[in-house]
Amino acid sequence: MDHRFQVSLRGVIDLLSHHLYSSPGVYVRELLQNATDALRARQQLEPGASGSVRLELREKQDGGPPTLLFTDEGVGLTEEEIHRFLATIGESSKREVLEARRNDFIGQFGIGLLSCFTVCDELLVVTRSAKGDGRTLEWRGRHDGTYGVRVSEHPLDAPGTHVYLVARADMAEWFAPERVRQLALHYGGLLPFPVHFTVGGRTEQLNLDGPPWRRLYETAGDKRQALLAYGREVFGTDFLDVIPLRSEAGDVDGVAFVLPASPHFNAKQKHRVYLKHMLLAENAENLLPEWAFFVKCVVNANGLRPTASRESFYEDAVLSRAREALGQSLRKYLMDLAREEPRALQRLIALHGLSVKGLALDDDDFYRLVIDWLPFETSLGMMTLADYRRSWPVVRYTPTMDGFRQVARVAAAQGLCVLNAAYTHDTALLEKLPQVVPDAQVAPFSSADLPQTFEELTLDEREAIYPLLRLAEGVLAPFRCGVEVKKFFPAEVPTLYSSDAEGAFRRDAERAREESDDLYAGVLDGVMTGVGGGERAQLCLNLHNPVVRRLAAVESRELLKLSVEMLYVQALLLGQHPLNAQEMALLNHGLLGLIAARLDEGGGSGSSGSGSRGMH
Ligand SMILES: Nc1ncnc2c1ncn2[C@@H]1O[C@H](COP(=O)(O)OP(=O)(O)OP(=O)(O)O)[C@@H](O)[C@H]1O
Repeated sequence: MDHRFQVSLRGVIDLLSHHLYSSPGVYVRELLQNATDALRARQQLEPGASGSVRLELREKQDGGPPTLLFTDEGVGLTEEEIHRFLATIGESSKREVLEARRNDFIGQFGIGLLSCFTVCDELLVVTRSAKGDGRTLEWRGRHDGTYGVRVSEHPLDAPGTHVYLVARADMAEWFAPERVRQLALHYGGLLPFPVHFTVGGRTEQLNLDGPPWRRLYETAGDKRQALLAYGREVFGTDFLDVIPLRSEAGDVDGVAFVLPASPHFNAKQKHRVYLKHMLLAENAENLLPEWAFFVKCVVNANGLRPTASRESFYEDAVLSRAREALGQSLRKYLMDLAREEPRALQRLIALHGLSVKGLALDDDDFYRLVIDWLPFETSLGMMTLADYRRSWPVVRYTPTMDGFRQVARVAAAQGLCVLNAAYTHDTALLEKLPQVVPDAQVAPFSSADLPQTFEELTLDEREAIYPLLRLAEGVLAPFRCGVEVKKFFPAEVPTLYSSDAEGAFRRDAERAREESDDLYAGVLDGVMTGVGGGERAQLCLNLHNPVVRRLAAVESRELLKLSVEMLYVQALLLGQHPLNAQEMALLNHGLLGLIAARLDEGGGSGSSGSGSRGMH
């Protein structure tokens, strides 16, 4: 014999309240939504019918639990519908029309009413159907899963539904007047039917003229001011500007507010979203393209699907098309700025450069419009790409921060402008330049390219420096580093260390090998055999530098050797190259040698000076 599953209502309510809904306050949302759907269904039956939703809070004088009454002049329920829809969990009158008229009703799951049992033990629904026999029926549902239906002794004058909730003792806080008012305003502030709230004999209409972005204003300036004020009210921030949003897919409209400060890179902005004018979420994240982190928005969607908790949109193809279209709205705003108000665009780029760069990478037309306005760090200071290209035909850039640090000072002293493309998107943006702007030329630049711009020595100078050069070559040969002598600026820089990409890779691999265990070291050995063993690095001595000039005249081989070693280590440090163990030993040994030499010179050996603190 087959048996039927039994469902524990208590268990289902527990599931909803603890795992599906974020707060007991959603009961207000679910009741507002049912009333709105009922009003819409009535309008379908009787086009032109108008109606409203009323919330009335009845507080007891004796301090007993308050009662909240929700009233609508909607379609109501017949007896058959009561059994089928009110009393069957998961049944919804809206499901069968869902596909055909997706945009009309907010509810669809047939579970919303259960949320009321998280704040009260019994629910009384008094209803008169617009389709029925004129009888008024009472349905009393209890949280233990039982219910009763009877004809009411207090018939309603017209079709509609009244829902009574008596607060459970431990949930009275969810019935406090200000709480209920705030919840109704929060969820239903944009509903298209008037929502009234009555408490202590005073009635107030909570929602006024529909979404602020659809209202009529005298001038465009008035509209902008009103919307910025709305943005401040919703998010508590003074925004810079406001952008209209529209998507056919999902039937979405609303406004995006430009943030007044640059958000943390990759910070996901939280947006306020309404579904069919009922608040769905205040922290929706998946609504705009990733690059759009410079705005926060408020939108209403009529054609997107909610998740069952009704607290976010369901990720599907329509949502992804809507996201694309909303991105287009933002893109249009930026394109218009680029064309009509370049100064405003510059200000926006200064604040939200990453967003603008991210979009430029995605979109060639936008790239063409904004690329000239984008500021970059260069060896000669900040400048826009347009300024750079006006003075230098080839855009030379370093893809890494270390690379930039290695060349910036010396390049600047030669009058060479090198662009630092180490920041997010910059290298990709520059590499895209020749594809989008046909006559543009870009080339990566590294310290290895610098010596080409240096001045050669005269014959006399070459002769004078020859012994130093020979000695230096010998000293640095074990470090696989060649030596040359040239003249360059700034004169305070005595040396420049450069290596091509392969040389830099070899240095990194060697250092990693020193620090790794046997197994990994073996792997690195394998990697390194594939790398050419030639002299990939070069130390260039600067003959403009006074110390280098003086060295040319030094005869002591020992002092020369020490000086070359120290210049080499200093060049590595200045170029931000990490030292390997051998070089570290060189540094230690050299420093101690220099200190000892100074002590010897200054009589610091302690042999004679009475006040000497030297060690004996
Ligand atoms: N105020 C009302 N007027 C008329 N019918 C109502 C009213 N409230 C509820 N109903 C009926 O009860 C059914 C169940 O309501 P419930 O709130 O549980 O689910 P739903 O609104 O259909 O879907 P969801 O779970 O997505 O909210 C509705 O489909 C509707 O037929």
